[in-house]
Amino acid sequence: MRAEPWLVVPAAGRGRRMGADRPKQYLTLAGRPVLAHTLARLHAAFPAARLCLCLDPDDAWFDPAWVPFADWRWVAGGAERADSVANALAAIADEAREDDLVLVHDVARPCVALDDLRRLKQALDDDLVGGLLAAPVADTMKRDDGAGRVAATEPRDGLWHALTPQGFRHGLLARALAAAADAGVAVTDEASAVEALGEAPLLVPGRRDNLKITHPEDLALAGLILAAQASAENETAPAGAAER
Ligand SMILES: Nc1ccn([C@@H]2O[C@H](COP(=O)(O)OP(=O)(O)OP(=O)(O)O)[C@@H](O)[C@H]2O)c(=O)n1
Ligand SMILES: C[C@](O)(CO)[C@H](O)COP(=O)(O)O
Repeated sequence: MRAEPWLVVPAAGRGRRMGADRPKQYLTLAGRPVLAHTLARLHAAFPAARLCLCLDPDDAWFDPAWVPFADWRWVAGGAERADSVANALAAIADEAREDDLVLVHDVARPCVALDDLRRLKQALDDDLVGGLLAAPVADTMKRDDGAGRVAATEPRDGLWHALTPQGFRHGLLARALAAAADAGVAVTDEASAVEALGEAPLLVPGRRDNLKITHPEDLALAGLILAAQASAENETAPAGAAER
């Protein structure tokens, strides 16, 4: 087993599509803020990891008591997700080595399974490019004509949903995000920045229930997923076993 990865958690979004009275990472899910769930999952998988959390300094809802990591720092988020991640990479640049693995995970994905986190890390330990959790597309894909009607049915073979975490070496990811920013290209995930350098990130199949809470209905769905995961865990765990 290699060293624990660095964790970067972009949590500076505004949650515009959620339309709540506060950013979605501060909404309550199964009795705790979304942010607390997400950090607890990451900590269960990587208890000794070093964390850099991207926050909006004006978010008065944030409580450091929700951070279970012993070694963590926060950094101000940027205008877009990629800017927040770039700020985090810059903030840890003095401590991180060029080839240290950095796992970037959306705060809005609190249902990520421990097994997926561990398998991703294992898959990336010896992969110099890096990669991401992803799930094959299961629905028939339609392209619209711009006026609400179907223009074409697109082949779904080989199409995957990009999930998080996405993991890359610190040096490569910092260069990739800087190159995208310099070129004025908006990237919505780390992998697309690395792809633009001509690299081919590894697709690591992940669970479909690694939902990104985005729209209002997603909060209840995430609650159901967490409950189902807890009950599956109870069914398989020996009596008296604690979460590992
Ligand atoms: N400037 C930004 C924008 C987004 N994020 C984070 O990136 C992740 C994915 O973004 P998304 O789901 O789009 O979240 P929001 O930007 O909050 O949502 P919306 O686009 O609806 O405003 C979230 O964890 C979000 O907090 C961030 O750290 N900094
Ligand atoms: C990174 C991501 O979660 C991969 O699916 C996604 O791109 C972030 O969502 P956004 O709406 O583009 O911010």
